[in-house]
Amino acid sequence: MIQQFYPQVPHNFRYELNKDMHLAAAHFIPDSKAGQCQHMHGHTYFINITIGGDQLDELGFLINFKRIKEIVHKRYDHSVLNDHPEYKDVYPTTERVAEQIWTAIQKELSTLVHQPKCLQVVVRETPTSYVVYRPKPEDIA
Ligand SMILES: Nc1nc2c(c(=O)[nH]1)N=C([C@H](O)[C@H](O)COP(=O)(O)OP(=O)(O)OP(=O)(O)O)CN2
Ligand SMILES: [Zn+2]
Repeated sequence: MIQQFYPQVPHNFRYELNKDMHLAAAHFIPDSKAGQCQHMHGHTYFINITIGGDQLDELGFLINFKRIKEIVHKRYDHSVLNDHPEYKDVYPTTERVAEQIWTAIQKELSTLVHQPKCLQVVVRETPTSYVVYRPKPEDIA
């Protein structure tokens, strides 16, 4: 059972899919203002991804749950987030991690004819800290 609190995202889509996953990754925020976080350390990230849509594919899926996990987990599990090219110019803060996950998922959804949308990404970095990323309407128009 993944420990998670689920913020609701308002929408009018007929279907809403949620995928939970967790992954282990290390990171550091290389700025003295980040205090202890400037040193490499690890987290078990708990992630929830919300996808909405009005139409399903031929299997009756908005998107296969397994594909969502593949996009995120395969890329980041047991890695150092700072080593990924998307964090070359920005630090892998929880906010940026949530944003990058949204970008990767929405890129995949945009290739599907029935056009589901990624409505929300929740990333919990510690038992007491998490971020919710939601696109602006124009990002999923
Ligand atoms: N806005 C952000 N603030 C901080 C981030 C972040 O990504 N966005 N990250 C960190 C550190 O990486 C740290 O791992 C997490 O910090 P924090 O939640 O403060 O960790 P604690 O377990 O010490 O929390 P307590 O509630 O005090 O036990 C820091 N800030
Ligand atoms: Zn951290």
